Parts: sequence; structure tokens; C-alpha cells
Amino acid sequence: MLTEITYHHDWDDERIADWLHGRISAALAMREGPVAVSVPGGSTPFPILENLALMDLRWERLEFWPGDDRCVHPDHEASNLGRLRNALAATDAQVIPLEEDSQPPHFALVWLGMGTDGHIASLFENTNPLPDDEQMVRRITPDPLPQDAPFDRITMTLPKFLAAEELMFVIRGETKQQLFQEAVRGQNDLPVARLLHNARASITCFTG
Ligand SMILES: O=C1O[C@H](COP(=O)(O)O)[C@@H](O)[C@H](O)[C@H]1O
Repeated sequence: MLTEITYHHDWDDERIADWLHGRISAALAMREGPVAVSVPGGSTPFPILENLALMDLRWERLEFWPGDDRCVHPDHEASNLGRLRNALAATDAQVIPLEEDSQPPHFALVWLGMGTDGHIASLFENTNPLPDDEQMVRRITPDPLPQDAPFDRITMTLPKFLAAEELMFVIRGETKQQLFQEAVRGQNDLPVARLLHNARASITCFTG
């Protein structure tokens, strides 16, 4: 059975950053030591993170990981790592590169986006992501290669995301929202549906 999803509609970047601030503060208060957060790439997350970076947090205890990345130099405009570093440059957070031999930690929060083809992170339909994948990180080649970022990718896999304490999506635009709802209803078997139907953690979805 699908975990309940909490929806928030039409929240702007600042309000989502406030919500994130609350969830990260709660995770920091619940434990000692580092708290890890995984964030998506693409166009959506960085303005939200720039808002978050202005807020008061125990930044030195936070580790941010890109949930996926393009196999390019961090200075390349398509690099999720580079954009994440820029967005959090004013903070003391650690930003950790995702590499093929990375061993990502346990995540308090996994934030995911979704492409118009239903991919999450760099788990595309052609990569046949499985919830019991024995690898936590994979290098993959999307087929077809997205025109806006035609690169090989590094991505965390479904079991790594499914092990998070909390999952969060920001799904903007009518087409993506319809696809997401079809996935929720079990009307497709896209990567996003595979995550949703295997999740045990709470899911919050910002739409608009
Ligand atoms: O390639 C990617 O695309 C998705 C969606 O990005 P968006 O630009 O449509 O918001 C993103 O979630 C993923 O992490 C990224 O690398």
C-alpha cells in the first residue's frame, strides 16, 4: 500500500526553504553528529537552497550530497555538484561529491525532483531501477540522452533513497504533476512510481 503523501500547493521558494529549515532543524535536534541531506539537480532546487543558505542553522553539522550528477567537471554548468556548492557557498555545510565509489551515509532527508519522462535523480526508464538493487551508487547512460544534458550520469539507486527517514518532492508544471499523479495511482511503472510504491518513509510533495 502506498505511504500517505502530504501535498502543499503553490508554495514559493522561500516558503519551501522555511519548511526545509524546520525539517533539518528537527533532524539536528534528534541526534548528535552530522546530518546528511540528499538534493536533486536540474532547474528546481538551487533557488530554494539559496533561500535556505540565508537562514540560521548548525551548518557545520550538515552534509549535502547531490542525489545524482552528470559526469562533467564541477565547473561545468551542468554539474549538480558545482551548482550545489555555489548555492551553499556562504554556509559552513559540507558538500560531498557523488562518485562511483562513494559510500553515501544514512540520509535524514532525501529531496527528489522528477523529469517530464518520470525519471528521478538519474534513474531513467531504460536503466530499469529496482528497489532491491545491491549497489547504492551506479554510473549509467540515459537512452535517449537528454538534449539539455547529454552526459553519462552517476546516481544513487532506489534502495539508498528508500532508506531515508523522510522523502520530499518538488514537482512543478502541469505535465509533471499529471505524471506524478499517474504514478501515485499505479497507472505507470516509471522510476518515480517504483520509488513511491516501495517507500515506507513519510513523503511531502510540493506542487505548483
Ligand atoms: O537531470 C535531472 O533532472 C531531474 C529533473 O530536473 P528539472 O530540471 O526538470 O527540475 C532532476 O531531479 C535530477 O536530479 C537531474 O539531475
